[in-house]
Amino acid sequence: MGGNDVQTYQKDSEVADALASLTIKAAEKAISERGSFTVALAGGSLVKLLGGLKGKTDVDWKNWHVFWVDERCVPHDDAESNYGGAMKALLGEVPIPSSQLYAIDETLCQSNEGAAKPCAEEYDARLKALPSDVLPRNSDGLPVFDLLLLGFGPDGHICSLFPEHPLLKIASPWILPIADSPKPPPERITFSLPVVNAAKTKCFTAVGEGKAEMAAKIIKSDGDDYFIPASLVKGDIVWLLDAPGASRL
Ligand SMILES: O=C(O)[C@H](O)[C@@H](O)[C@H](O)[C@H](O)COP(=O)(O)O
Repeated sequence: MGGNDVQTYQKDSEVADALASLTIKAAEKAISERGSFTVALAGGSLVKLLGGLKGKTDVDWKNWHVFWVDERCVPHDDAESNYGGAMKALLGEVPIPSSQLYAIDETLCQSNEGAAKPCAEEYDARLKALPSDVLPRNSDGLPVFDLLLLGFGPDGHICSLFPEHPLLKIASPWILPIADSPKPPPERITFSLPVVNAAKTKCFTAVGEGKAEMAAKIIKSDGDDYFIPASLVKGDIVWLLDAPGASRL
């Protein structure tokens, strides 16, 4: 299987609702199959859409495990922290055990400079120590996350994998440091491209006119374009767009 399932909605609130339904459905399936659900989140504008999951009842939150596809190497209370943003938008208000929210080790990030390498090594080791009923591996030894909730930049970057960056070609370890991110802050950690592609389902959201042009390019792209990292994502991909985000399709 594989390919794009492109869903267009009128408003951003409907995209948030669709994101919530898709996530809850993926969670129910994973929990019924192996007792846990793994979801990894991007930062940026995706975070606001997570609010669609707030107040949902009948969700087995205690078996959710939440990761970040990329993170800026800053303390959790920094306005740039993806973990901090997700806590405010959703995670602070749902009963997922705190031990199942896999934030970076903020003690390694008191200064952004020099933080990416130790931070990536620590996160990589923590993920690799998880048992396979929580985080299964595929035949290549890569982790198989149930769901990635991804954003993309106007240049087509995903996670902290930027156009033509050498990190795009690095397969190991799972978690990579980047010290020269063109989007600030410069030091971050990111899932590798093979880890992204090993996930069961990848969901992209595109809300607002600003996303329209690149969303159309990514969806229509049929090849391995290292100028557009999002075009390198393969497998089962769900697109959730609002009307302005879909205006160039
Ligand atoms: O931490 C980050 O910077 C993100 O994870 C990043 O990859 C984000 O998803 C895109 O930059 C899109 O961000 P926007 O949706 O805010 O443009």
